[in-house]
Amino acid sequence: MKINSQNNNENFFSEQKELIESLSLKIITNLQNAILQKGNASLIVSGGSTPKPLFEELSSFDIPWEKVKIALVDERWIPSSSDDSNEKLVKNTLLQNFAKKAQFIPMYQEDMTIEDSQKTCSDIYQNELFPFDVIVLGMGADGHTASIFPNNIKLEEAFETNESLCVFMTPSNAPYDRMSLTKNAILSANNIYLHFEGEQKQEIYKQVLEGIDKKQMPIASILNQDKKIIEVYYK
Ligand SMILES: O=C(O)[C@H](O)[C@@H](O)[C@H](O)[C@H](O)COP(=O)(O)O
Repeated sequence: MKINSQNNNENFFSEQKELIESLSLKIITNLQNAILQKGNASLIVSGGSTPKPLFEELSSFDIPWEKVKIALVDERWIPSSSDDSNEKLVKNTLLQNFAKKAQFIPMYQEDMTIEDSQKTCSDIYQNELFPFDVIVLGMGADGHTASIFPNNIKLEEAFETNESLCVFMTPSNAPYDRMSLTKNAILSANNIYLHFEGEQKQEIYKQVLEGIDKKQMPIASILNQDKKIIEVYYK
């Protein structure tokens, strides 16, 4: 049984190159439209290994990047000099070429504990980036998205809270404490993309559409809802 799959636009590709070209064009069009309508745009992206080619492609478009603020969907609580930092990834691959002119809003605060940073994160995202124009999500092989991890003690807060745009979490099966946008913060975005690649993740996606419990695979809270259409780009 498929649950609410009418709310997802599926874009399947057999070649990564075509996926990246198509997805980057959509994102660039969203950013240009936001700039035309209100003079600025926000682009909020995920980390991990999948989005690198997408970031490189996006950076090659000649648009008024100085009017674009770029930030993260989630961050590992480690200094931005670390190779596992999402901030480092974005700076090295997206804030390059034409996109060098964009302004990056960090999620990681080096002088604060993650507990103390949750409210600061929420305030910064509210003041600097809201309303969110474009969010690009990834998905882990355990069904996590952003840094909303399965069967976590803070899962209910991540799913339910409207008081904070950010939530911190300690994953049981992945390294580092993480800061993440909440489910409701993600679903507030005007354009929401999910990008994943590989057969293992295709299998996860299938299980999610068949109705798996969102506590077991948190990406289900994004895909199986009737508030927003999710654009799914996968291969
Ligand atoms: O910081 C992170 O790890 C993420 O933002 C996370 O949600 C990511 O999107 C998935 O874990 C997929 O990661 P891969 O692309 O590396 O498989």
